[in-house]
Amino acid sequence: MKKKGAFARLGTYMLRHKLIYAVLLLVTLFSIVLDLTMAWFLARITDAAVRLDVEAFKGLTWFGILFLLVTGLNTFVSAYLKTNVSAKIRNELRQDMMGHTLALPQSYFDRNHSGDLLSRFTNDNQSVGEACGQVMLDLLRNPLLAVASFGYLLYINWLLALICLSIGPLLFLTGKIFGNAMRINSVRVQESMSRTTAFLNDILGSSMVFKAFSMERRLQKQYVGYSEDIASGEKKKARIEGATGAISSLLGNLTFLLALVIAGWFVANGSLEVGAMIAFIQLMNYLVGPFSSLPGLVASMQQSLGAAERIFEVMDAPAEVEVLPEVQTELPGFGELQLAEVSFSYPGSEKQSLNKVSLELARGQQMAVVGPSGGGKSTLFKLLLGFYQTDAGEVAINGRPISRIPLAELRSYFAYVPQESGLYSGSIRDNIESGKPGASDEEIVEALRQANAYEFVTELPEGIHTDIGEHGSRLSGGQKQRLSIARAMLKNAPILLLDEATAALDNESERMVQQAIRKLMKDKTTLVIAHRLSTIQNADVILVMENGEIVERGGHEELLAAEGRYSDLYHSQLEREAAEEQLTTIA
Ligand SMILES: Nc1ncnc2c1ncn2[C@@H]1O[C@H](COP(=O)(O)OP(=O)(O)OP(=O)(O)O)[C@@H](O)[C@H]1O
Repeated sequence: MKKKGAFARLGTYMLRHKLIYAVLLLVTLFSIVLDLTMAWFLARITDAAVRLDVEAFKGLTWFGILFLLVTGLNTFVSAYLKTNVSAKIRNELRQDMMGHTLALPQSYFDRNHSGDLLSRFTNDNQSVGEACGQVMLDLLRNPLLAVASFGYLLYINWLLALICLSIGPLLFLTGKIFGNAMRINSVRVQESMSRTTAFLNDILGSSMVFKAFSMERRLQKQYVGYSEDIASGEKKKARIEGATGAISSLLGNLTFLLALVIAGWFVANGSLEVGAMIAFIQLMNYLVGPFSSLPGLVASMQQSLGAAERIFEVMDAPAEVEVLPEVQTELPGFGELQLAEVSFSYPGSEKQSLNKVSLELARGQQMAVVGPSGGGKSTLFKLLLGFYQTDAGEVAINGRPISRIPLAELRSYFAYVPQESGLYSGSIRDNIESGKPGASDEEIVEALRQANAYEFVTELPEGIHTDIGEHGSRLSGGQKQRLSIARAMLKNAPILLLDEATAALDNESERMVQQAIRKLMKDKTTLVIAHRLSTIQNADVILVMENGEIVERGGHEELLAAEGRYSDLYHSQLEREAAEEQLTTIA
């Protein structure tokens, strides 16, 4: 998308506030009138003083007081409306971006770093807000003020005005050179900030890992690199701004002296009044200012449009749903789930993660999927939940291909218990309630009881209202798993997708979790990814997946008797568990 496109898109947001912009336009034009009035006032009051005209001086003093009040009021309205409109637009952009981000498919999140997205929500949003307020109005005001001042200068003394104007191009050139440098540098700073946000997002979310692996020094060194990069960009910014300021002020002072000398000469030979000379000097300031600040403002605008592009890039990424799905309160009826010759590769990957997978899961059946890591077990779940589309073959529920089932309806068939418990900051109640929005306290408590979680919840200081921290960091692994099970219990969907956690729990915790899982699975159609083969011996069907294919299927006894892949996996796991038990006993 070109910057022009970004500008037009921003324009649609600005148009929603046309009334504020109309008032801002009036206020801005009025501020120019006030500036010119200031020059006129200085001329009049100086002339009154030179002529010792006390009456005129008194009148002008009252005018000056009124003028100051009006100017103050105008400045207040202008500043308030600029900040206000920019905050409104930033707020709308944030909300639209969030709405779209939530509708993006899983493949988008696979491709893009969450830290980069975060930076678009924060840094870029801030930068766009500036463009819609202060920067845009200054871009309008400055040239208008320069033209109006030049008109007034011409009116006072055309020859003097033309002489002074000759310095304008020099000022403009200086501004342009520094403006370009400023723009290039600010893009660099913005990129460094985005990289740093992504890095922080990664490490601050995994404090236990960096502590356990003693990564602190390495991370500190890495962060120092990122931080130095931002600091060096900001140092360069200070140098450029310093140089721009110095040269602008040098040229400004030069213009002032030039105006003073030439206007003084005109006063000396009687062709200009002293008051007009004072007005002239004031107007010169109004003319010089815009020339030097304009390129800097254009650079800021370009930078903000770059930020707008990054925001619209997210909003233009194809979404998987047009409207965010409503939670279906009525549970759908379920007969059977069928996969016919399903093949799938992740977007951008050459490797086939699923290869001609076929299976049938009937109502009330319990199916377990086992197999080595990377075999395709989780991928199977992701396709069922509609996170990705199949490349070939078909997934159907009750004979209906899932590609034709609306996403909200499709997801209402499943209660999902992920390997990582998938809890978020907030209270236990908030987390469990996501299983059934609007659930009563009694329903929440019942789900917690069923999931063997109620006891530990009552021991927490605020019961179900206790905040569990980021991703449930204030709870133990087993407690988190039981809350995740309670959430699925409350959803009570017809098919349970259970990705058994690999993390080892102590015996008591393991027993509680297993008990909760058994209750959850009771009378349900279930598809379980099992890592501990001891837990699935009663499953109706066990599938063994390897390299994206189902290499074996059957009941536990049947597969053991076949002495194939399942039997190997089973015996090697028994040996491992026996060895672990021995180690524990010795310890
Ligand atoms: N988002 C992704 N993009 C590209 N390839 C992926 C992605 N997720 C998984 N894969 C690949 O797909 C294959 C199957 O992965 P999958 O996660 O389904 O295995 P799994 O059987 O669930 O493994 P585990 O038991 O370790 O969880 C692997 O080769 C993996 O590298």
